[in-house]
Amino acid sequence: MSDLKITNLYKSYQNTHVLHDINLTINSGEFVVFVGPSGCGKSTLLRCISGLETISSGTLAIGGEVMNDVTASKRGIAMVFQSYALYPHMTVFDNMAYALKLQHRPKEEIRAKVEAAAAKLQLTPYLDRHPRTLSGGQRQRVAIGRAIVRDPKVFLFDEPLSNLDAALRVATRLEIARLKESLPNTTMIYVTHDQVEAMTLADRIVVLNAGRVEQVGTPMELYETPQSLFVAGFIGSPKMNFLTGADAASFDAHTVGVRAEHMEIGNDGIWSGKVIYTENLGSDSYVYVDMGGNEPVVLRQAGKTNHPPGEVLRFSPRPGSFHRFDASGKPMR
Ligand SMILES: Nc1ncnc2c1ncn2[C@@H]1O[C@H](COP(=O)(O)OP(=O)(O)OP(=O)(O)O)[C@@H](O)[C@H]1O
Repeated sequence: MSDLKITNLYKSYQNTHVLHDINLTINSGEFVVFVGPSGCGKSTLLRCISGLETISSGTLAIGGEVMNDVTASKRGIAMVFQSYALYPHMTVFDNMAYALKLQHRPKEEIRAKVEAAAAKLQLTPYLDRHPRTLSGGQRQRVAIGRAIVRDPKVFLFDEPLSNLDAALRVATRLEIARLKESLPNTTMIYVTHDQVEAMTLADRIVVLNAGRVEQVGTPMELYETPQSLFVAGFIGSPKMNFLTGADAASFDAHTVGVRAEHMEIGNDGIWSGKVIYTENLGSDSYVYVDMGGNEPVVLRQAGKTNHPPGEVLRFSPRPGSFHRFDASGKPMR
């Protein structure tokens, strides 16, 4: 079994308290994504799980076995970093075979495992090449392949795609989605800043905020029923619009949250504002409107739109498609 149970986990460096009372159960075979603002403790939590960092207090168990004092190499975990850390003087084959060679495994077994991993990751044509002759995306797949051959129970990814350009990110993201399907019993934990990666890859997302778990749920649960103003504002791109004061009073709320795609422009709209500018993306467009608050309100429109700067627009949330929050940031339902 490769389920993970984290109980009352704390992590401090001298006087810096980084993780506070983390409680989390990750099921065998689940793909869990950690997200949160920079510095919230995502990488630290991943490193505590991997054994690269010690835990200050609490327990970490994998498959029912407490791992607090088990060294990183004995935890059955493989980690893939954003820097691929391949050996430049070794071929792709040798890079992938390295860990198994160190374990003195039989040659035929090593060859079979490397070839199977290479086939899974579309790397078969590159086995005799050196890393410098590969693209960033191919190198990252070699790094993933190197981890696969070890048959880890748990796979940890720390922003594996962040060094890749946009097109390669999409292609490699699809490779990771396929990898997940082909390794149904391997538990995967993935740290990212990328909303699309989190929403598309995760079975469940863990939102961290200042070293605490803010909410855990499926991507759609977080998107549709955020349990705090923080999660509402963090999950989704563009960010949810928040209206306060007189604009929220008619909703009997401290803050009303409306996503850009739920704003409907119309002459009978309850709110109004002046267009600042419009971004036409081809498939859809974003109209930025000044309602007098600190941040513009964003309205998403299907297809192309032509609202010139200065035009006054009236708009409302689509019925039922808004979120009400009280003064403490908790949802009102
Ligand atoms: N070795 C260390 N000594 C002291 N403080 C540390 C150490 N490692 C991390 N921290 C602090 O712990 C906090 C969390 O860092 P961590 O790298 O886990 O955040 P993160 O959420 O992964 O951030 P990012 O998204 O920017 O990568 C930060 O405030 C960081 O400065």
